[in-house]
Amino acid sequence: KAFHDMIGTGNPGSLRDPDLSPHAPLSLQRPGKGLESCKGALISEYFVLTAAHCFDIDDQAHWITVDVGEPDAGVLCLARVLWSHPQYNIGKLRGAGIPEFYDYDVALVKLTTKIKFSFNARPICLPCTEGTTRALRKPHPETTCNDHKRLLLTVGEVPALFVHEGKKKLERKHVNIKNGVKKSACEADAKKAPIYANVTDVKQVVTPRFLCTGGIDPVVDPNTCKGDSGGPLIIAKGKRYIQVGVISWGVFDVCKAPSRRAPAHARDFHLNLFTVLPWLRDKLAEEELGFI
Ligand SMILES: CO[C@H]1CCN(Cc2c(C)cc(C)c3[nH]ccc23)[C@H](CO)C1
Repeated sequence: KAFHDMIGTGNPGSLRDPDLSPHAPLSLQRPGKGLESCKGALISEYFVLTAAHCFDIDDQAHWITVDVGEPDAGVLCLARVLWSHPQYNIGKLRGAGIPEFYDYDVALVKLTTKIKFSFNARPICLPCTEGTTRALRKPHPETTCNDHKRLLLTVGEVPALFVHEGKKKLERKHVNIKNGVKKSACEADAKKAPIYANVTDVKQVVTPRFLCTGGIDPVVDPNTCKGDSGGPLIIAKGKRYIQVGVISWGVFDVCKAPSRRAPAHARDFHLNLFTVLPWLRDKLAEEELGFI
């Protein structure tokens, strides 16, 4: 246990830990502008899964570089294609006085080079694929996509984790997905976000696409920072990591606040991958991920 929580000690000289090798920092260099960064997860030899809000409508794929941690890759991997979910539209509710709307906040970045999987670069499992059936130690082909959803997103508090890039090393942040009686309280705290203060019905901004973590009930959950955007929300099954969400937005950016003590209403919202499966299947059809 102790070892597994001391990330990056497994192989000195590298930030990568076998479990964390799908961690893929993305950088976006818009000509003449500053460098923006987000996180992503390696999901196949060519694709990184991230958040759509990491990009602007006119961002070009070739401005994106991805660090998949392949030690002998030398250069960062370049992106060739950028696909944001077609229903993502951050300005959709501006007319209703809601400046940012994060529904369907998911995107796929296709790399120009095929990633050679290794100790430092290994893909994370996606729901409703054969890899996840194996990770769940269930029989194939009897196990269905609904079985995955039932086994992974159980009703109640679901232990999960996300990876935060600390000063020197990657840190595992253990959270609970509020997927039962605590779900509505979790979602209600979205209204504590500055820009959602005058939202009448929280369901306007917390749509069915989100998983909710954070808060202090049943325990104090760590919170995400803006820089964690696009990273995976992970459920660990044995030694395998299954991605069930994409870090989308939070009520409070703990990395920006000097106190860094998050209030009880600090909640985080993650795009639930089970709600965008048709889009994933379509875009990843050639990746031989074995969607079931
Ligand atoms: C609804 O209003 C809020 C939306 C997003 N928030 C920024 C933000 C983004 C964009 C992404 C992730 C992962 C964040 N984790 C914590 C904050 C945070 C700011 C508050 O800081 C305003």
